[in-house]
Amino acid sequence: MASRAEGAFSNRLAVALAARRHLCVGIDPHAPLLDAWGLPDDASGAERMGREVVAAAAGVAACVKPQIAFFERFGAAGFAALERVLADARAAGVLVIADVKRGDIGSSFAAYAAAWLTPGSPLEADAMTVTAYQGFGSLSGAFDLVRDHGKGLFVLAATSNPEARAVQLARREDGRTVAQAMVDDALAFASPLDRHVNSVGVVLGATLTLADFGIDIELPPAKPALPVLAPGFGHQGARAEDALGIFGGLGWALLANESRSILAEGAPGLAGRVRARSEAIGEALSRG
Ligand SMILES: O=C(O)c1cc(=O)[nH]c(=O)n1[C@@H]1O[C@H](COP(=O)(O)O)[C@@H](O)[C@H]1O
Repeated sequence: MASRAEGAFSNRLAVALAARRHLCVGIDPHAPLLDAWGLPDDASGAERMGREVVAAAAGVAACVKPQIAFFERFGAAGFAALERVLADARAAGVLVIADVKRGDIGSSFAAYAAAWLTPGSPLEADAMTVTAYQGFGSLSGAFDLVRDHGKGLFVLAATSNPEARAVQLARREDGRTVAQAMVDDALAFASPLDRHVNSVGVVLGATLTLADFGIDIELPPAKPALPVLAPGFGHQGARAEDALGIFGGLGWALLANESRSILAEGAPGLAGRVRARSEAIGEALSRG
């Protein structure tokens, strides 16, 4: 049986990264995508797409990232569908980052963390996306789940959407940008389970460079390395071959997310597309 440390998200992620698996396949069952797959725009369609993505990602991509919004729109049936997608992922050993972008005052945030990260919870994932707009300390309700149960967090720092800049580039009283402070807080988090990769990482969109966000990270990156979830590849315009230029030394622990660009062509050929995108980003980052 895997030890607690071996089973931790951070260490399972490190194994995938060492095997040059950097692709995070998004599970975003948009209505037009379900249509392209010949699936109904309902919970059963979202479930079918999710389970097929999990099967295609197993052993090929680093992780999958279900976007809760596309399941939540179907209410209780959508949540039940997502539970079955998550169960498939657990059974197949596929790492899951639940893209839920939760944030609230500490006690309420703790309940969100319990929902998504407690072992045995129906919605259990390996990691979740979070917002620290209420302060990094408001996330502390998840820290025991991270340190004791090997779960992971990805804190929004510099997101891929252009509207974000006014907030994320704002300077705090200490002169740092908000984005930089999120990166610093994530880097400062330590879990005794972490060996090569930190349990707490950040979301940095691939549509801009670190310099655009005033982010300065001392390289080589601190050990354990900061995991970076980087949406913006594919549909939003970033290209695998540009990954090193965008993320520099952070590339070792980079998770390049692609959703629509992989899903848009329908179910036929999905496994081949996942493999091709995974190889492309793996090769691009290995040049660093
Ligand atoms: O946290 C995220 O995943 C996220 C952050 C961000 O800055 N930009 C961003 O696009 N995302 C998510 O990443 C996915 C991108 O999907 P595609 O543009 O189709 O590849 C969506 O699920 C977004 O909600």
